[in-house]
Amino acid sequence: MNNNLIVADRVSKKFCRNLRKSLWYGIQDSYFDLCGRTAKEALRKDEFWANEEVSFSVQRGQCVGLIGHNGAGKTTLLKLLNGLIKPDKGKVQISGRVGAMIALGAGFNPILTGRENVFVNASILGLSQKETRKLFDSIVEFAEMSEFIDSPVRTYSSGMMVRLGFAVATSLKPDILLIDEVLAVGDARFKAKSLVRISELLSRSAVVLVSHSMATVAQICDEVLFMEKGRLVSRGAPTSQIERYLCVAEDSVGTADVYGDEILGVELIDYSRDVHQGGELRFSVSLRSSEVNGLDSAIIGIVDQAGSQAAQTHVDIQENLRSEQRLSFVVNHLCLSTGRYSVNLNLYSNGGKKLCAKSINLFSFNATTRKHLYATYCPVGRVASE
Ligand SMILES: Nc1ncnc2c1ncn2[C@@H]1O[C@H](COP(=O)(O)OP(=O)(O)OP(=O)(O)O)[C@@H](O)[C@H]1O
Repeated sequence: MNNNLIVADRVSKKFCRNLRKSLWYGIQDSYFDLCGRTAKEALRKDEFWANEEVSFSVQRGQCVGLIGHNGAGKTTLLKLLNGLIKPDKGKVQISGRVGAMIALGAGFNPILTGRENVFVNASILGLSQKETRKLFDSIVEFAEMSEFIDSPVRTYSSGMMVRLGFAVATSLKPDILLIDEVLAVGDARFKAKSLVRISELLSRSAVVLVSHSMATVAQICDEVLFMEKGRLVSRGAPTSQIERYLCVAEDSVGTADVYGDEILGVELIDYSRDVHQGGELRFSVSLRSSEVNGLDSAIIGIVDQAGSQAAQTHVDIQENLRSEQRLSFVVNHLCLSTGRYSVNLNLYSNGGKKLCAKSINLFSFNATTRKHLYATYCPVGRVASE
């Protein structure tokens, strides 16, 4: 059995920034194709390499994470692996059946019902009607879609589309599973369930997962490829690559969007870039306040990269403020999954009733979970300490 299921050999793909030129270049390339001539490899005006000389392989049983900042070329690479687009240079070699979730709703016909779409997708992947009928109930059960399976897909919410798409892609026993950021759309419970399903598939499949959630990547991937500007710039163990990604993501302090009273500056105290599990975050803000009665409370929000609130805390401010003042805060016992977070700050007066200043993305920091978790086996009826 061939275990090297994905091989990308110096794969390159170029795109054009200008739509008109891109159409013209497309016609030129098709003409070259028809004449059996190879199209020009060099970049023409307004073209750029969305993927350049990317080489890697993925074995059966391996889950490879693909990380990088927006526009790095991750989705383009997944599309090349899935055969949705052709490389301009290099070769992609795929062995076995591919299950893919690359774009929300991709592969679904919106006017067909969920049921019809399951059968269409399965037949595209080479399953007979009989085989699909056998799997159908388990697909619908996993997607938790029994109520809606006979409604047209255009009426589905994005979360429902992801649930059905993921259930189809993973139930058809793919040798290769390609998943783009779409999982982020599902709710937390479905996301957890999906990660378990991916781990189960790993006994027979090779998985490539694109994600901006470093917690997910750390949890499930055994190797991570880091892309920048279309190139594969490094690869290795998840911790080292995630650290590299987070370092590049290092935002400068002071890019906050501020409303209301003027926040003059932010200072991070004892700042060493990373906040470890259970650690604390100390910062102070200098403020020019027009609030004559002074500010009396603050809400500090910690937001992950997907924009979801990861933690929030309320703080009483005990001093009477002068017009210009420095406020210092300590957030204790931070328990966050590995990843990058930004801090929002709201300041209130009048017994917490009046919002005086609202600062979004005051600064960013990395949370790391360096400590190892230990578990002890505990036979039924006995407690672990016995
Ligand atoms: N069909 C297209 N035509 C022209 N440019 C494109 C096309 N598809 C993608 N691009 C460009 O190629 C580059 C890589 O895009 P891609 O979607 O692969 O990045 P990504 O790493 O997946 O980004 P994100 O994290 O934001 O999803 C971007 O600059 C994008 O604008």
